[in-house]
Amino acid sequence: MTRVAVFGNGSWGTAFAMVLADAGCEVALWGRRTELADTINSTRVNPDYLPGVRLPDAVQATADPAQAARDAEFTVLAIPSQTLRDNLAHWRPLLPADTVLVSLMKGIELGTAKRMSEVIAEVADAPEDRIAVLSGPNLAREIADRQPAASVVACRDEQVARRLQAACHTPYFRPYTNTDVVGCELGGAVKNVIGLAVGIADGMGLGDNAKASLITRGLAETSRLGAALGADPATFAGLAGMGDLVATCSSPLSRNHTFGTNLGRGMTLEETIAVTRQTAEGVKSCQSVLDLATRHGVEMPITETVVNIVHLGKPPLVALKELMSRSAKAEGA
Ligand SMILES: NC(=O)C1=CN([C@@H]2O[C@H](COP(=O)(O)OP(=O)(O)OC[C@H]3O[C@@H](n4cnc5c(N)ncnc54)[C@H](O)[C@@H]3O)[C@@H](O)[C@H]2O)C=CC1
Ligand SMILES: O=C(CO)COP(=O)(O)O
Repeated sequence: MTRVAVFGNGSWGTAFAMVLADAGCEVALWGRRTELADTINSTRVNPDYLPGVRLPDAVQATADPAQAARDAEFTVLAIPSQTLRDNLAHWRPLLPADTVLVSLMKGIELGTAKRMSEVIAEVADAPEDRIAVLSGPNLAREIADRQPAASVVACRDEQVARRLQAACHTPYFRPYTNTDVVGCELGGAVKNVIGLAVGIADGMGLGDNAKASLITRGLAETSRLGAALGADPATFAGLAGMGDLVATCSSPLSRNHTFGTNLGRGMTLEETIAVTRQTAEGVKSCQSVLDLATRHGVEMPITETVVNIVHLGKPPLVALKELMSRSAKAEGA
């Protein structure tokens, strides 16, 4: 039986642990709090992140990282992106030498502007063929309810991607393989920022034309960044690009979208943070995505607008006027 360690028992870590168990794996689900691990093991439910969802018996919770990591063929990382570096440095000595490290995280590191797979390679000193990414339109709550979804598992080594695909393929979860790790990671990280922008527009009461324009031009700026970083342009038309963007920008389940909606309705950043109990990666990553774009000389006007609203306190109406009054351009420029 394939043994998998999932580090992070939040919404997505827990839901994905369930997918893995349904696909026949034996899963150790790590979280920081012993009480929550005990509750999960005794009630089969993670009340803090997926209330009402019964976890398969093959998911065993633990707060001991050594126990979680033991004999893991795959080590899945599902914690907030900005905490990865420190956490992984602690876990590294515990990981089996040949484990495949799988990132579920959709963020870019602040300060370094690194993608999660780059942070993993650096901290775990792992080669590219042992690092994979899973990304796509995968709202955790829907997956936990076993509603159908597709996704992408990406690794430079296609054989490894196929192994991971087999480990998480269920009747309701359909993973496709890809070798474009860069494109999949960028798709996931930037869609959170565009989700914030669409949420802000929704909160301001703007219409569907505005929403469609933000989604489409958001994808255009994601693809521009991807081109500068060597991603495959086709990835952005796929599940980890367009697919994830559409899910986040249209679903009330999306934390990034909801966060933006609250800002657009006039809440302050502090008020919005106070009512957000789960991780909305775009809030921090809008800054690191913009940093990455600047380093590569890529213009990302929607991302810049989100940074201006979220972190520089620019009123959404003023930011909208500025965005609309940019110089006229050809669509492909
Ligand atoms: N929830 C979703 O629908 C999806 C989430 N993701 C991505 O998965 C990643 C994790 O997100 P969620 O599970 O949704 O977040 P969450 O907010 O539901 O859970 C976060 C988990 O990380 C833990 N955590 C927080 N700070 C920590 C720290 N400093 N050290 C160790 N653990 C810490 C929390 O205790 C919790 O278990 C994010 O990068 C997110 O973008 C990707 C696809 C779907
Ligand atoms: O990444 C996600 C869906 O694929 C979840 O989006 P949010 O983090 O905005 O909830």
